[in-house]
Amino acid sequence: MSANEQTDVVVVGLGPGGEHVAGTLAEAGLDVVGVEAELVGGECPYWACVPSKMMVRAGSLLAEAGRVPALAGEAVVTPDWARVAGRIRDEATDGWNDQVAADRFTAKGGRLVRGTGRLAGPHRVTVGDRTFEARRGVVLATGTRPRIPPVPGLEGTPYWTNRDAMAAEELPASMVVLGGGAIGVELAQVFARFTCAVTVVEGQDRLLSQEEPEAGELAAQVLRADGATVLTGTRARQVSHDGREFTVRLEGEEQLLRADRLLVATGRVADLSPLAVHTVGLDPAAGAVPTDGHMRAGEGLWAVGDITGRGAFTHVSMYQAEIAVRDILGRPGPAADYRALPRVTFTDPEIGAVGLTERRAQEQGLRVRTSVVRVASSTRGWIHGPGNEGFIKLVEDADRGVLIGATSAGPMGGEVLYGLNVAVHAEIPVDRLQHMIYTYPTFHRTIEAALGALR
Ligand SMILES: Cc1cc2nc3c(=O)[nH]c(=O)nc-3n(C[C@H](O)[C@H](O)[C@H](O)COP(=O)(O)OP(=O)(O)OC[C@H]3O[C@@H](n4cnc5c(N)ncnc54)[C@H](O)[C@@H]3O)c2cc1C
Ligand SMILES: NC(=O)c1ccc[n+]([C@@H]2O[C@H](COP(=O)([O-])OP(=O)(O)OC[C@H]3O[C@@H](n4cnc5c(N)ncnc54)[C@H](O)[C@@H]3O)[C@@H](O)[C@H]2O)c1
Repeated sequence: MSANEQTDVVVVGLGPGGEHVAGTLAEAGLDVVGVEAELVGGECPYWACVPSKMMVRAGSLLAEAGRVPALAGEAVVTPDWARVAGRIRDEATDGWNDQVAADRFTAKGGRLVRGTGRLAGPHRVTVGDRTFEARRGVVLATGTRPRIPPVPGLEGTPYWTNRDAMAAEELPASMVVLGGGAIGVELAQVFARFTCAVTVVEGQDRLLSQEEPEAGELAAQVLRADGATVLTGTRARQVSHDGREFTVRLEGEEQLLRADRLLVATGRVADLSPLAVHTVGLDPAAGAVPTDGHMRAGEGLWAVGDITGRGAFTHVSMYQAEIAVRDILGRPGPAADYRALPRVTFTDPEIGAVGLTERRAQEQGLRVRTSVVRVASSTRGWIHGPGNEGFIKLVEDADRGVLIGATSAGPMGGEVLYGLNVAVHAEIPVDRLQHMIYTYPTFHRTIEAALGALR
């Protein structure tokens, strides 16, 4: 057996979180081994954020063209999925080839080791028959995989996950989407706009069930307007595939759904057991690796990204990566703070949110004041016309007089969210926000109206 190889830090998993930690530490002069089982860059650039947002951009263009007759004349558009698939293949993913990303890491001085990493006790990682001993420690950044619900018949069928959807060269004529969370609603809208007959099946009583009820209602409204069928409060009871099409039997419904494809978008799980986390005293059955505010998960052990269970978003993984880097380098800096965690579902209209929902705030025993103002009631919303669906919802901690949560849905809702993100993060008193100047006529002026409507 070969001798253990010495290094300063081993980073297991080079998605957005791991790549940022590994690259920054290598640039800082540490000897860093980055272990990656698939593609350097992880889920986000190849099978998630980037290709899905290219799809969204294309679907939104089609929808905008559809609004031309109401406002500007005539427009005839012919959806062509080949353009979208080609852009994803050639521009976004380089044919699912990570050479550029791998070179980016090694150019910073990092050592790339391809293979599956496993912990072998504190400070130690094995990859195949090699064992690395990390003087400073190990960073876990292995992300998540799709959660496949235990629906009878599902296993063994050629169902799609996000990976198949992102690589699709052709769209099916019909599709059932299991799960009406972020992935389900974004992709359902895109596929519907490219003329696929989509049915979304969501187990909770509304779409985007972790967000405000108004957000779920809006998502259902716009999906239906795009021709999709939205079924909430029901789950798949049985799935089968006859070699040609899927049949889905729903709980409590007689009606059978038939479709060419079935997309499973029912959440993600962190798989801790193959990482052998028990060798460092962590529970392999846990859903996430618990970390402190400096991303420490044990002595000489850090974790960043989806694996920490603090919000499965690229911006969270990179935020945490920066904190872990500081800690490993012994530099001072604030601990992780998730009070103002922003997220945007890139439907059209975009549905952005930050901080707590009204319900979450009440569950924490806070006394809240809230308001909801429709974007269409603002001057800019009215000028915009078709496509102006959306609202601003504010959640104020009534005792402290600061915003603790907000939703910004509407045209560019994710961009409008930024001001609310700052307000929640910096705890700017509502009284001060009510007395600043809001540009006329912008979408974000709806925030001023919502501040005035807090009750
Ligand atoms: C369809 C879709 C759309 C999304 N859209 C957005 C969006 O618009 N905005 C947003 O913020 N987030 C979005 N997300 C979420 C985002 O992709 C994730 O939050 C982000 O990729 C997490 O980064 P990570 O570094 O934690 O892990 P990942 O990106 O999952 O990377 C983990 C890496 O670790 C590797 N790995 C795993 N196990 C091992 C092992 N044992 N040894 C070596 N390597 C290993 C994997 O191969 C992978 O490369 C989306 C997700 C999906 C599925
Ligand atoms: N724009 C973005 O930032 C973006 C986009 C896509 C994904 N993501 C990230 O990826 C994560 C995973 O996305 P996701 O949409 O798979 O998960 P999700 O957790 O957001 O939503 C999953 C949905 O599936 C439902 N569900 C679960 N089991 C079901 C069943 N058996 N039948 C019917 N419905 C069922 C849940 O009630 C939930 O609403 C998200 O939580 C998010 O963090 C982010």
